[in-house]
Amino acid sequence: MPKRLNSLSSLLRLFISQYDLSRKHLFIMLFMPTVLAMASSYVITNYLVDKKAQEVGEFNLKRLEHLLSESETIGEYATTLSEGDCGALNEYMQFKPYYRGVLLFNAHGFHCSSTMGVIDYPLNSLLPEDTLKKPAYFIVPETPARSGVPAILVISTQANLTRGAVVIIEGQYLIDSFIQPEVFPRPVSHVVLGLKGATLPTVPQFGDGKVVAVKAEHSEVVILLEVSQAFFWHFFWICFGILLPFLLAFVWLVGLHLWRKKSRSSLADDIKSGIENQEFFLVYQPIVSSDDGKAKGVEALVRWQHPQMGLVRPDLFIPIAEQSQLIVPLTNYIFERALADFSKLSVDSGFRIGFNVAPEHFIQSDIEAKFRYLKDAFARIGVQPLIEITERQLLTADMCERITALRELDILVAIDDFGTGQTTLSLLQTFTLDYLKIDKCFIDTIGQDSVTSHVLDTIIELCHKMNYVAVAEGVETQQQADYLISRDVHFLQGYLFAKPMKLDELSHWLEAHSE
Ligand SMILES: Nc1nc2c(ncn2[C@@H]2O[C@@H]3COP(=O)(O)O[C@H]4[C@@H](O)[C@H](n5cnc6c(=O)[nH]c(N)nc65)O[C@@H]4COP(=O)(O)O[C@H]3[C@H]2O)c(=O)[nH]1
Repeated sequence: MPKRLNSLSSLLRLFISQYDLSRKHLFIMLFMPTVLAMASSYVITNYLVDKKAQEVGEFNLKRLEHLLSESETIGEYATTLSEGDCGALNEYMQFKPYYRGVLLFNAHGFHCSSTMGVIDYPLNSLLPEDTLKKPAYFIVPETPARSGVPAILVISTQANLTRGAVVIIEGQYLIDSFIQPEVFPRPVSHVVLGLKGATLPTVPQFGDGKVVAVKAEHSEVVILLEVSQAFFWHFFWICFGILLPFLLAFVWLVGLHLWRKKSRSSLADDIKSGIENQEFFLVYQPIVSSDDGKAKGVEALVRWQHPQMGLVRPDLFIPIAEQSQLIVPLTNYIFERALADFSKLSVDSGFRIGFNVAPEHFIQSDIEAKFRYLKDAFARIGVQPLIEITERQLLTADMCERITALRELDILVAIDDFGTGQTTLSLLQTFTLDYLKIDKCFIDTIGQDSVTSHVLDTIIELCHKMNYVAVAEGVETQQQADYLISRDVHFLQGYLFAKPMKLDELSHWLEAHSE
C-alpha cells in the first residue's frame, strides 16, 4: 500500500478506536454551533428590531408633530375667517388628507363646520368647555359627526373664548398609515398613540410581540409600537443563516484542533505503553557494497504493532515520539532489541547496523557511557553500530561536540537523508563524519534531465572530497545502481536489493546472498 494511504488508514483506525468519544464530540460540534447561532441570532434580531421600531416611532412622531403644527396653522387661518363663511373653510380644507374637518366656535358655541357648513353645537359637545380656552391637543374617542371613531383635536383659540377653531385629525387613518402596510415584512403590527391619559385607538390592542415606547421630543405624545412577529422571524432566520456556517466552521476548526491534540497526546501515551508492552519490533534493510554486491550491513527500521490500529509506520509515530520526549526511551529499546536479535544471528565480523538516532540523544548527559556500553555489547557479537543522525532538528554546536566525542570512541556516524534536512555545509566543515547517506529524492533524479540531477553529482563529489563513505538510499532500478557504481558511490540501499525485513527473513536473505 502506498505510504500516504497507509498513514491515512492508521489515522482512520485511530479515529475508529476512539469512536464513542468522537460521536459525542461530533454531536457537540453540530449541536453547539446551532444553539450558539440561535442564541446570537435572537439577541442580534432583538437589538435590530428594537432599533427599527424606535426608528419607525421617531419617524412617525415627527410626522405627527408636523401634522400638529400644520393643524395649528389651519386653526389660525380658520379663526381669521368671518363668522358664517363656512364655504371658504370648506374650500380651504379640500384635498387635505388626515383631516376630518375644522370646527369654528365663539363664546356661544360651535357655529361653522368645514364639512357640514353652519352648525349650532354647544361648547362642551366635544370637550369640557374649559379646555377650549387655550391652545392644546387632545385625543377623543369620538366626534359628534362620527360616533365611535377616535380623533385628535387641535385647539386654536383667542383669549376669552371669543373666537377659536378645533382641527380634527382622523385618528384611525393616521394610525393605519403608521403601520406602513406597503412594506414587507412590516416592522410593526400595532401602533398606539398616548396623550394625557387618552389613547388612540381608544382601547389599545396588542398581540404577542414586543412593545417599544417612543416619546416625542416637543410634545407629550407617546407612541407605542408592537414589533411584528413576521418582521422579527424574517431577520432572525437571515441572521441564523449567516451565523451558522461561520460558527460551524469555527467550532469545527477548534474541535478538530483539540481532537488532533488529544489524539496526539493519546498516541504519545500509547507509545509509552507500547515500549513497556514490547509492541515495537525491528525490520532490517540490507546495505550492499558497490564493489562486490554483498551486504556489509543493515539499517534497523522500527515498526509498531499497535493493539487497535494494527501495523503503524514510523513516519506517523516517530515525529510524535520526538515531540513528546519519548524518542530517547524508544531508541534505547531499539538498541536492546537489535542486540537481542543479532545475538541469534551469525554475521561476518565488522557487519554494521545503522540506527536512526534523533539529535535529542546528544543532549543526554550519559550519552558517552551509554554508547560505550552499546559498542562493547555489539562488539561481543561481531557487529559494529552506526549512528544515523536524522536531520529533522537542527544540530547545535553543542550536539556536534558530543558527536565528535562519540567518533573518538570508534562509533561510526552518518548523516541521514543528506540534502533534505537542516544540515548546513558550514557545519560539515567543522564536523567530521564517517558516512553520508544521500536521500532517495536525489537518487530518483538519475536518468532524468532535470536541474536537480546535477545536485546528486555535486553531493557525490562532496563525499569524495571530504573522504566520507557515500551511501545511496532508495535505489530502485538497475539504471540507478549502475550510475551510482560508475560514480564510485560506496554503498547502495534500496528495494532493488531488498526491502526491510524481519530477522528470520534477513537471516535467509543473508545466507542466499553470501556467495
Ligand atoms: N520507496 C522506497 N523506500 C525505500 C527504499 N529503500 C528504503 N526505503 C525506505 O526508506 C526509509 C529509509 O529510512 P530513513 O531515511 O532513515 O527514514 C526513516 C527514519 O527517518 C524513520 N525511522 C524508521 N525507523 C526509525 C527508528 O528506529 N528510529 C528513528 N529515530 N527513526 C526511524 O522513519 C523513516 C521512514 O522509515 P521507513 O518507513 O522504514 O522507510 C525506510 C525504508 O523502508 C526504496 O527503494 N524505495
